[in-house]
Amino acid sequence: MDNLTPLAGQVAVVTGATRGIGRGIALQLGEAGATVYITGRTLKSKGNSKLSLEGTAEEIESRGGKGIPVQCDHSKDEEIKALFDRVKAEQHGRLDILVNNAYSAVERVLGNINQPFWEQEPEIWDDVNNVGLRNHYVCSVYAARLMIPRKRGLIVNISSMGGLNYLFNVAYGVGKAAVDRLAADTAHDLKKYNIASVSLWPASGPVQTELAIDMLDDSKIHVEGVPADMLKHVWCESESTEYSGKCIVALATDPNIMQMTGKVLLTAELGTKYGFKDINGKCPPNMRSISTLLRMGGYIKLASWIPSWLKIPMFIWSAPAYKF
Ligand SMILES: NC(=O)c1ccc[n+]([C@@H]2O[C@H](COP(=O)([O-])OP(=O)(O)OC[C@H]3O[C@@H](n4cnc5c(N)ncnc54)[C@H](O)[C@@H]3O)[C@@H](O)[C@H]2O)c1
Repeated sequence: MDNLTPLAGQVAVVTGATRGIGRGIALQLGEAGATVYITGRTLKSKGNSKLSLEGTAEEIESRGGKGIPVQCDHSKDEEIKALFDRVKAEQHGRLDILVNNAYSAVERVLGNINQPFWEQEPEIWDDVNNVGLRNHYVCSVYAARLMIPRKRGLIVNISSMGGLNYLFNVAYGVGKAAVDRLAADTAHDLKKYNIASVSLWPASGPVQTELAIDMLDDSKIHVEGVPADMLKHVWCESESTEYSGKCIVALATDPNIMQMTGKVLLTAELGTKYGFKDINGKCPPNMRSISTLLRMGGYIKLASWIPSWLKIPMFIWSAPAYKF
C-alpha cells in the first residue's frame, strides 16, 4: 500500500458499473488499488461504446487496477446471491466495500419529471424501487455475512436529495428516503461489528452521466420554468461520475469512519473535508452553499460577493424533512 494505492489488497463490489456513477466509482476504487467486482447486465459493448462491464474493466486495468466483470441482473435474487458466493469463493471470504448503486429507472424518472403519481401506471414503483431499493437490501444482507466475521467493512448506498423532499416523482422520492433509512438502520445493526453503512448524495444536484447528457442532447428532459440551455449549463457545471468514487476512497481510508456510520453524506462536503477536487481540478458546487443557490437563481453578480464557505445551516436545510 502507498499514497497512490491506499486500497491495495482490499476487495470491493460496485453494482451497476457499466455506465454512470457506478462506472465512475469503480474506476476510482480500481485506481486506488482495490480489486473491484463490477456488475451489470451488459458484458460486451456494441460498436465503439466503452459502456459495458468489459469496457469498465479495461479502463480500470489501463489505470493499473483490477476489475472483475460479473454479469448480474439485480432484479433477480438468485443472480445477486451467486455474485456474493463468487466473491466469497474467489477472495477467501473477504469483502471490504459494497457500493449499492445499480438503478434501472433514470430514463423513466427524468423523462416524466413532476408527473403526478395517479397519472402514471403503478408499475413505475417496481421500475424505480426494485433495483434501486429492494436490491440494495438484498446485497447488504449478503455483504454483511462476509464482513461480520472479519469485523470490518463499508457499505455505501447511493441516494440523492430526493430523500429530503419532493424531487421528480413520488416513487423516486419515497425510494430515496428509504435508501437513506436503509443506511441508518443497517448501520444500527452493524455498528458492534465495526462495519459502517452510509448514504451518499451526489450533492451538487445533477451528475454528468452519459445517459443524462444524451437525454439533454435529445431534448428528453424538461423542467417547468427552466430553459433547456440553462438546464444543460447546470448539468455541465456539475460533478463528474468519478467524484463519488473519490469520496468513497476517502471514506474507506478514514480511520474515524465509524463516527459517520448511519449518516447521509454529501459529496461536495466530503471533497472539502478531505481536501480533494473533481477530476477536472474544480470543486463541484455545493447545494448548501449560498453562492451556489444565488448563482442557480440567476443572481450571478451577487453570488460572486458571497464566500463559497458560507452555507445554509444543516437544521434549516433539512427542515423540509421535519415530521412532527
Ligand atoms: N445522474 C444523476 O444526476 C444523479 C444525481 C444524484 C444521484 N443519482 C443516483 O445515482 C444512482 C446511479 O444513477 P446513474 O445516473 O449513474 O444511473 P445510470 O442509469 O447512468 O446507471 C445505472 C447503472 O445501473 C445498471 N443497472 C440498471 N438496471 C440494472 C439491473 N437490473 N441489473 C444490473 N444493473 C442494472 C445500469 O446498467 C447502469 O450501469 C441512482 O441511485 C441515482 O438516483 C444520480
